[in-house]
Amino acid sequence: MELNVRDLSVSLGGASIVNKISLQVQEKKFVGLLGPNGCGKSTLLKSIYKVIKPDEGQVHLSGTDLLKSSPKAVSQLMGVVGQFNDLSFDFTVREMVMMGRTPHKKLLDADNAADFRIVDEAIRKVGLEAYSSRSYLSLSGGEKQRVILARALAQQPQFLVLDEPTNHLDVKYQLQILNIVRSLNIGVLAALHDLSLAAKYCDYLYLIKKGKVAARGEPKEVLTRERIADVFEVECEIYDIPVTGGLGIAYLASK
Ligand SMILES: Nc1ncnc2c1ncn2[C@@H]1O[C@H](COP(=O)(O)OP(=O)(O)OP(=O)(O)O)[C@@H](O)[C@H]1O
Repeated sequence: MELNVRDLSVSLGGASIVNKISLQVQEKKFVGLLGPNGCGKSTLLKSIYKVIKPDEGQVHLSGTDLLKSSPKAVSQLMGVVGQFNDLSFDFTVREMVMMGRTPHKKLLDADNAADFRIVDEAIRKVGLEAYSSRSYLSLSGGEKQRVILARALAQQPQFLVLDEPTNHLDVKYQLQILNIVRSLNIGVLAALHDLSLAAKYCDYLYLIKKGKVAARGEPKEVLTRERIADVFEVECEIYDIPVTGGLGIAYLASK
């Protein structure tokens, strides 16, 4: 599925937060959204997954006009891992992941063998088999994050939106989560803070500054020392990592 966002604008509390942003995620591509705290990444993502109503603009997922579709119809296509995932009520890990099946059910449909198989597979993928019966609220931040990803996997989405999915995770699980997401072979739009990880995993990047697209392109085109200095106000050097062939970023100081 292909995501097309056109001229999306959002204002909150009287201030313009997202200003005529257009972006595209082509079929099966992993696209990263980068930018400093408060530049509007989450607001943009929330208006794509219908938590915030934009002032204007269009959002299409292949043939579906998301802004005109019901939340249920959108959740049959799109999985979301948001930035904050706290709950007031407690559920077990398995119950949380089972919620990912809800978009595919009718009211009062019972969970069936296929649901249990899909849920178990999602829990296995994120390495939480031993935690299935644990209370969600008792988990660490990183474990919670993996449960939320498992819930999105159980949804069997055709497109994934992630808001800082590696938040709270140690380096092993940062890599694990991004490897899982890549291996799904579906379109992904993810807000990320770690520029080196974004360079390693993303096919294409959008760099956001004050609610506008400051740059877009492949990681090597976007992540230059000039752009990082301009957008993040940090001096750095960019280098090729000899062992991996990836892009290294050495931060020097803030401006
Ligand atoms: N309801 C609101 N009313 C007024 N301003 C808001 C509201 N919600 C968010 N904002 C402001 O909008 C701006 C963008 O917030 P957003 O959460 O989209 O940023 P972000 O790029 O995701 O940042 P971070 O990297 O810190 O998560 C921030 O300055 C924030 O304070």
